[in-house]
Amino acid sequence: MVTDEALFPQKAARTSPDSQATGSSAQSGGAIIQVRGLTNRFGRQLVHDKLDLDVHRGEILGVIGGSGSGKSVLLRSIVGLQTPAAGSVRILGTDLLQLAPERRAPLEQRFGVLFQRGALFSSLTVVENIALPLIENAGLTRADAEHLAIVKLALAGLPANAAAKYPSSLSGGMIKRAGLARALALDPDILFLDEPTAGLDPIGAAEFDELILTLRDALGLTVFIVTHDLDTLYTICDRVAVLSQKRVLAAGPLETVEAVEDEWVQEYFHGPRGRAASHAAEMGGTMGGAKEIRR
Ligand SMILES: Nc1ncnc2c1ncn2[C@@H]1O[C@H](COP(=O)(O)OP(=O)(O)OP(=O)(O)O)[C@@H](O)[C@H]1O
Repeated sequence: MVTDEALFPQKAARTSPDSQATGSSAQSGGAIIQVRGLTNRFGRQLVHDKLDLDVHRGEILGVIGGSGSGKSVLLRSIVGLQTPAAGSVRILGTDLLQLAPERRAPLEQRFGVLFQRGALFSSLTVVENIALPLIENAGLTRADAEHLAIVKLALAGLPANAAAKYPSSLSGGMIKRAGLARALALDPDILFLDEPTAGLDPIGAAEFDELILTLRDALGLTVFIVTHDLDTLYTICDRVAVLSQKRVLAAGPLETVEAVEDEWVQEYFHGPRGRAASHAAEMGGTMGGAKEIRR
């Protein structure tokens, strides 16, 4: 029998969940990510101005906003790829940016990121891409890492014959799944997804959404999704955060956020595409589908 320990050696090795490195807020089941007073600028362009946001443990949070509102920069700030001009980001109770670079690795291994284009190494096969973090970060042998990579591949819904393929021979949907498998390689607590359904056809997008929901439930993940996809919001997100005017304009359940009196919010949710997604979700609910799967 394949045990949880065999599949997720790192998780098994964490004797006390959220011990010193993670602090009390994570332990209390409250905010697993706390962004406070975040300010980001590029030259004279102010992207975020004292932005605050909480991400709750176990939720799927959808982050939306107009093009250029700073969604990807927010994601990059949280995962430590963007150094803000001011403010703090506590993730699992620890301010990543306050840690010396050599002390960041254990915390960084507790979250996985799926970037827009998968960010796979083109010179490596799919299985080698997924095995790489297991070799480099978890110290597994190549053979063990590739065994575990096959499990992650299946978890992300890829057929076994995808393992030996190179990214260039994969479809867009398969690249997303391979990127997802790699993001899951180190058994993260938090999954960050940057526009995961962009470029997928509606069926592929719906399948990917359902996969994220299944993985969240099965693995107890917290999921932070930057998205433009209304169907994703209606079918899998527990809460939605709207970025506007350099801050989080509103954050809460979809029903609350879509009622916010703001021109962009109203057009987004109640324009033709918003109405269609809402209607589709309601139909899904009637038929035991989309709405049903939302918690
Ligand atoms: N490395 C960078 N250097 C300079 N400007 C940047 C950089 N990264 C982002 N920006 C600028 O910051 C702003 C926010 O970018 P970001 O990618 O976060 O927007 P977004 O909300 O994700 O947009 P979209 O929905 O179109 O992907 C944009 O005006 C962008 O041009």
